[in-house]
Amino acid sequence: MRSVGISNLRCLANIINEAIDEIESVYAAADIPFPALDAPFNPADPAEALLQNPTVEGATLNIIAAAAQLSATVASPAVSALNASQAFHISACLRAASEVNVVEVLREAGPAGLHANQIAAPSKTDPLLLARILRLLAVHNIFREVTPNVFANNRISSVLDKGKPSKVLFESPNERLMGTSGFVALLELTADYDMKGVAMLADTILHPKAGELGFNRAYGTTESWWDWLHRPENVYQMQRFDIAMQGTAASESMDTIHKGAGDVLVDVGGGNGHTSLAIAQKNPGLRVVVQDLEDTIKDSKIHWKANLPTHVESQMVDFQVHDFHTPQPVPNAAVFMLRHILHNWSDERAANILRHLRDAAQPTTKLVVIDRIPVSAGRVLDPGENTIPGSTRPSAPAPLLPNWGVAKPSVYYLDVTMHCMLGGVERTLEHFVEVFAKGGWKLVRVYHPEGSVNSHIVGVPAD
Ligand SMILES: C[S@@+](CC[C@H](N)C(=O)[O-])C[C@H]1O[C@@H](n2cnc3c(N)ncnc32)[C@H](O)[C@@H]1O
Repeated sequence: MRSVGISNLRCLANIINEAIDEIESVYAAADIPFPALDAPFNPADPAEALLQNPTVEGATLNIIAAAAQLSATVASPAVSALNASQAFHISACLRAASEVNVVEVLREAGPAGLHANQIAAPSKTDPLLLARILRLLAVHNIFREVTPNVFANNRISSVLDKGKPSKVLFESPNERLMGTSGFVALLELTADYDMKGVAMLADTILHPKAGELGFNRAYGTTESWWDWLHRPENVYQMQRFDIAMQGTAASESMDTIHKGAGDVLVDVGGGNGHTSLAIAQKNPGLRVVVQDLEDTIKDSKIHWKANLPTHVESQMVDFQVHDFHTPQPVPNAAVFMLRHILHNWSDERAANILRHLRDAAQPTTKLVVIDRIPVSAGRVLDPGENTIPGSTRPSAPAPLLPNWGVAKPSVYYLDVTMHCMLGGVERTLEHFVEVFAKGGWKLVRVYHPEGSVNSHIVGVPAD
């Protein structure tokens, strides 16, 4: 029970205590201990599965949001601001540790860890510098400094494990890429070109030049990021990007997507087609068209042959090189699906993409846009106000920020990344309604699939 006179600090502490009580009771009922920060992450541990329990998930969000707000309240504001200005060090050090394959070397050493000299030996990197990098990360609870200059993996660092013997990773850069999970690929590219592009934000907002984004300043080029990615010398970057995109779907439920036998689903800008592949796996009668740029369609064919050969052999999937800024060639689509596409583009370009789909649509065709929907960090006065079915979202208990603040930050990071790299934007629901209308679609429903950070935003042809 919270009384009116209770201080903000106590209120935040109470939220944390209540959440810990809830987590404790779930783990006590299952008679298993909560995972320890010092031990490597083990996906097979039943304690990990219990983190998906809705009570535990809700309590976890409250703890993260309340702990951050508590720290922000008590810390010196100048120190908080200065620390925020230096957060880029974490990104830079994380990418360095990942690319030097530190996690794999440490996995083989176990909990006793290894001295920096031994960690640095296989990569022939500077041991003193590596120790400083790992110490900065250990200060942020990523890796553990067991004794001075001796480091071990912990729960957070171990999720960067590429799962292969470190010897293999050092012998062949190609093996390294192919062994990289989508998650690690995403983490590395985020801390690579995304960070460099975003670093130019202040320069571009203060001194705007038509058509120039943070990415262009950082890389000294006038071409778009897509064109840069498709340069022959950037093939590693492009393949890493495709792998990363696949990783973003790992926990995604696709059950809301249309799946009638014989229907045609067009995966517009589908990448290697992993999303439509996951839908087709559950719905063998579904016809799929994967559309993307030429190089990516090559990867897509390889991906489908390896993961759903039956669909390829039965010619239930077509691979089309198609530029979505031009008229849509499929006239009989039941669904046009665009996953992580619209957020890459300005309103004008996004509406133009939708207009081409509208022109090719039948009256029954559905548009399914899979993207994240940011919500305000200010308190929402009337969340029930919204009339679009499925659009209402839960709100965090006061005095937490209503959108759970740093407990759910990814869409806000992505929003600024999209701006700096592509001139894109993560759209609020109202913004989506507007862009759909400009493209000739009426937004009729939103799904927030459980366990997914993405929303499925459904449109029908506007009259
Ligand atoms: C962020 S990725 C999303 C890929 C996939 N839908 C997914 O969810 O993993 C954007 C995709 O758009 C593709 N793309 C970029 N410009 C395009 C264009 N003009 N026409 C077709 N595809 C394009 C890229 O090659 C990339 O595969």
